[in-house]
Amino acid sequence: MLLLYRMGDFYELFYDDAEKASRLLNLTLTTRGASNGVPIRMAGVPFHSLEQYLARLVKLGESVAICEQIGDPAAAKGPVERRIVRIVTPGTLTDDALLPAKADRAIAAVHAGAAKSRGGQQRIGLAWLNLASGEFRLSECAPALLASELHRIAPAEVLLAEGQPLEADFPATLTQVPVWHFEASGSRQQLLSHFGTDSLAGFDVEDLPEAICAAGALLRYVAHTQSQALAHVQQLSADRASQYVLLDPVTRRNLELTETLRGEESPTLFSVLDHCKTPMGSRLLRRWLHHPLRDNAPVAARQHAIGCLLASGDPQALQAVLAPLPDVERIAARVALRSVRPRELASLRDALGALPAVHAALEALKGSDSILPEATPPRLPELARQIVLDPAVADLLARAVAEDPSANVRDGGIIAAGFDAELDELRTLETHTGDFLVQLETRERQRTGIPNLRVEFNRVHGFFIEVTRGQTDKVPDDYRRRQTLKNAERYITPELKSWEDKILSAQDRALAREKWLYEQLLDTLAPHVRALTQAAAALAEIDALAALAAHAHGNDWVAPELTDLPEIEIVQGRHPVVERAIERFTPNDCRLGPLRRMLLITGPNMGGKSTYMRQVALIVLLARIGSYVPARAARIGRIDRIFTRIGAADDLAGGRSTFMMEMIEAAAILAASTPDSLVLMDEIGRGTSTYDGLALAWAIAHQLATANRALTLFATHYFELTRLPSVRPEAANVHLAAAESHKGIVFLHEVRDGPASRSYGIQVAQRAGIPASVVRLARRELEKLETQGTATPQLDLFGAPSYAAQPDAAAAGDTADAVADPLHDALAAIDPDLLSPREALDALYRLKNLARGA
Ligand SMILES: Nc1ncnc2c1ncn2[C@@H]1O[C@H](COP(=O)(O)OP(=O)(O)OP(=O)(O)O)[C@@H](O)[C@H]1O
Repeated sequence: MLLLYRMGDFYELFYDDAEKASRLLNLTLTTRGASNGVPIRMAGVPFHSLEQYLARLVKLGESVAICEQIGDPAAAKGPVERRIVRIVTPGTLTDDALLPAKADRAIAAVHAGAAKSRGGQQRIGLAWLNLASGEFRLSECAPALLASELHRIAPAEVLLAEGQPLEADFPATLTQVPVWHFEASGSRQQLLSHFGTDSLAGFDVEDLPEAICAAGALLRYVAHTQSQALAHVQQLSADRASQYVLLDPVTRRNLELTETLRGEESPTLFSVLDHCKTPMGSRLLRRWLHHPLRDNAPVAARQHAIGCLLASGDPQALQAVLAPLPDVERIAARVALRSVRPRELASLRDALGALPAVHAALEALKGSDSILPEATPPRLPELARQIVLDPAVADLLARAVAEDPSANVRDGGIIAAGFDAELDELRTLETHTGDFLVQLETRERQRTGIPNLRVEFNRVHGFFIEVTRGQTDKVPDDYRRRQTLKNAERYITPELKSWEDKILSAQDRALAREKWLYEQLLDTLAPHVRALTQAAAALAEIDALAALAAHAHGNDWVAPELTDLPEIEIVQGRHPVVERAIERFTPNDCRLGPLRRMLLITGPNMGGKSTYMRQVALIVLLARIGSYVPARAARIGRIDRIFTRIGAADDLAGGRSTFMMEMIEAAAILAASTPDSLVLMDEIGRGTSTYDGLALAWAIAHQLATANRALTLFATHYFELTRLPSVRPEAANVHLAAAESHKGIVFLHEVRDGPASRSYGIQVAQRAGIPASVVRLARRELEKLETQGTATPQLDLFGAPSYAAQPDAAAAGDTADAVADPLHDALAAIDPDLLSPREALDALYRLKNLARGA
């Protein structure tokens, strides 16, 4: 880490640190003294702009140790005593200035279990901590899912044992600690002593031994960076893979949940939905979007709460009372870490004063007629209960904290008048200074007969009496010269000196008293941190729900029905982001279920295929976080994962071509999708030669429909693929309609049944401004190809029944001759799902005979 060493009004860096920091921060590199004859390089930043430099360093992924002077410079012999008081790393930020308001900055630890631990399968233990809120969680996963998990958690820093590489493609600052920090019994002990318990059974994490190793190491590291125990980390809870709809990293990116494909913050699903009034609400909403839930009960509870807010007719009324609230969650964490600033306590005081209004607004919502599933308690009354706090806290803050305190404790003026008698007395002394000085001035003018004599104060010389040069002969004997200026002399008198001592010591004592009172205040608040954190979490949830309600209200969204079947039924669905960007969005239906598992989507370029597919995925995702959805009606069932293979993303840096990336993503989908998964495949196979691409697209679609049996939206430009539904009844064709007018092609953006009749690629190219001569030439080429096309084996490729199972042979074209219609028909008539093993065997013999006959 970089060491920032406090020297007077600067934090200095030395040697290589100085060189590095000067490069990163554009500081002047100087030298100070020498060691063994070599000058010591040095660079520094002024103490008052520390936060701003820290923010930049942390953004660059650096970690910084801050060494403060803690001894009294006046009393010290030699160098003042110093100590590292704070370590700032990208994943352990708690200071408001260093944190993004609307995103979490977690730190995670990854522990790879022994290769052959349980059941012969290696498990990866994961733990992560959001220091700015105190949230501490853990989970375990198979090695292949580590990247997915990391993208879900999105830590800014990842902690690993020395020598252990991070076996996943994830960008974060990597920090290494000694291997023994991850050792099982030590880790467990670390957790037990932190939580003050004899066992971890109460946290329901005992079945996650690898994760416990990670959690122990993480807690040790973070506590070390803060130089203290983490009083606000009071819970440890497990995330289980089965809880969430799994989104792999590619899907998170492709669906542009919180970041566009170009890496911008908007327009994304989050930027469109984020009507939250508090940063905690925004952060929770962002978390929800990345954690769609499989279970219907919690989803239905959120949906019901949104229903209640909408039933009130005005979700904005609740938002209005939330708007003035500060970031209670982070303030509570900083109270626990004792780094809270006076102004944050003042805003906490105001927040506590505003909570009854939030409570009243929630109470006023009673009487919604939305229906909740049995045994699911309504959410809003529960949240309302959680924001009722012990009135002693509000009372204490109201009495203790000054109305408008200064930014830093060291500046004083933070404790309210009337809170502490001793402080009040010291302050009275100070405030009477003015009166005393005026009296003294009047008295001295009379005594000396110098009419323009002035009593003044400055920080260097303290109090003094100033007499202009022409009058100095009138100065009495008891005046002692303090300073000579060009036109005046400055004096001190015994009376003024003793007054000065009294005042200055009163100021010092008042400051010290305030500091002490502030520490006392933090002590008194400490036991309330838990309740405050809980109230903050409740406020965040109320805020996020109100934001979703406000969006549903303003955009005509509906509550989707939730079921337990793998199904998606959307009537007049819209794309939540695109519908806001264009004037007239054409709504479309989508129906997928056990008997209709795959839609082959054809249609012209620019016809709206990608938009349609993404809109279906986003509606499913919204439904699974408990939100309303952009549709006339929707029924969304059980979904375990959402996969996407959309768009071409080169990974040139990683040495993988577009086509290679496409195949890697497709391979992952084939390996992991289940009958409960939603799979989006956009134009798979187009990155290679037509035949290879077509053959692969066919084989992949076939595999998805028959083996994976995932709910699949498969957009393609290969018309040959539209034959799939004739051999696989669970597949169906739809197309995006377009019409040709005298002005060229018109996109209707309407999804209709059946395959597209043609692709309009040339018309689209014409609209894009390809020169007329090139377009003409293309048309001629197309005609030529089309007349030859029927003669090529390509169109017959897929008539061969054995083809799908043997794509290689088929791609070579050697099965083209084997097509036989009776065989084809017999095959088409078979539904393997309905056959008993015996019937299947019979069918096989029948087919074999047919083939021989042909
Ligand atoms: N339902 C819709 N209503 C209105 N406009 C739409 C609709 N769907 C798509 N569009 C508009 O059409 C444009 C093209 O859509 P999209 O990218 O989905 O087409 P595509 O068929 O996937 O094209 P390509 O095959 O070239 O990738 C979008 O930018 C959007 O503005």
